[in-house]
Amino acid sequence: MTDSHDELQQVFDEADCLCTEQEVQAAIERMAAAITDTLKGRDPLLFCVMNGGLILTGQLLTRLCFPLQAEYLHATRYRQETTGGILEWKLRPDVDMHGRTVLIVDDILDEGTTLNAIADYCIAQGADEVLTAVLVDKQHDRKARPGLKADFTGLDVEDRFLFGYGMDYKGYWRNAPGIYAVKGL
Ligand SMILES: O=P(O)(O)OC[C@H]1O[C@H](OP(=O)(O)OP(=O)(O)O)[C@H](O)[C@@H]1O
Ligand code: HPA
Repeated sequence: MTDSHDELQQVFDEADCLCTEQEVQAAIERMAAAITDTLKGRDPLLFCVMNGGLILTGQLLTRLCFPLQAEYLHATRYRQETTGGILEWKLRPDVDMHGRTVLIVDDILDEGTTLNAIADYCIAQGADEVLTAVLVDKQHDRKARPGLKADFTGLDVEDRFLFGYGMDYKGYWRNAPGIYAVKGL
């Protein structure tokens, strides 16, 4: 059942702010500089992973001042839940990836199942190389592969259920202007 407006407001009011908007903005600046260093001159094809990757992608794009193509794809495995299930492709990209350097941009690397599956798909579609960028890497030992990391990470964050800057709690609060942890989760 959908939580009421008051319950959703209470989730925000009671949440712990783990990273302020300023901290997130500084992290995005650092990511943009690192991505520019690595990918400038390589004509990359960037994919925003909808829905969570929307805000990071938008805020990165205008800081990446070199020729690139930006597209999107949609894969989901949490839906309205706080634990992940089977990855469902809602929209596979319809772009020729042969020989391209691909950059996948998402909000969070949690267990890493989503990014792994997307990277595998891009390689199977002929991409030469796939790099990944996430705003948040959740710190725990449940990664799909031990030691799994994105190529570009904004912030390491503790093992709580997060929302804000693209991450949702039951479909809400992607718009929260910082990184928050739900009380008790
Ligand atoms: O590393 P993992 O454990 O695979 O989790 C990370 C994925 O989970 C979230 O997506 P979700 O399935 O919630 O869809 P959404 O982007 O629409 O929120 C998030 O945006 C990542 O894509
Ligand atoms: O902590 C999280 N919050 C929101 N979405 C997520 N998808 C994976 N982990 C999370």
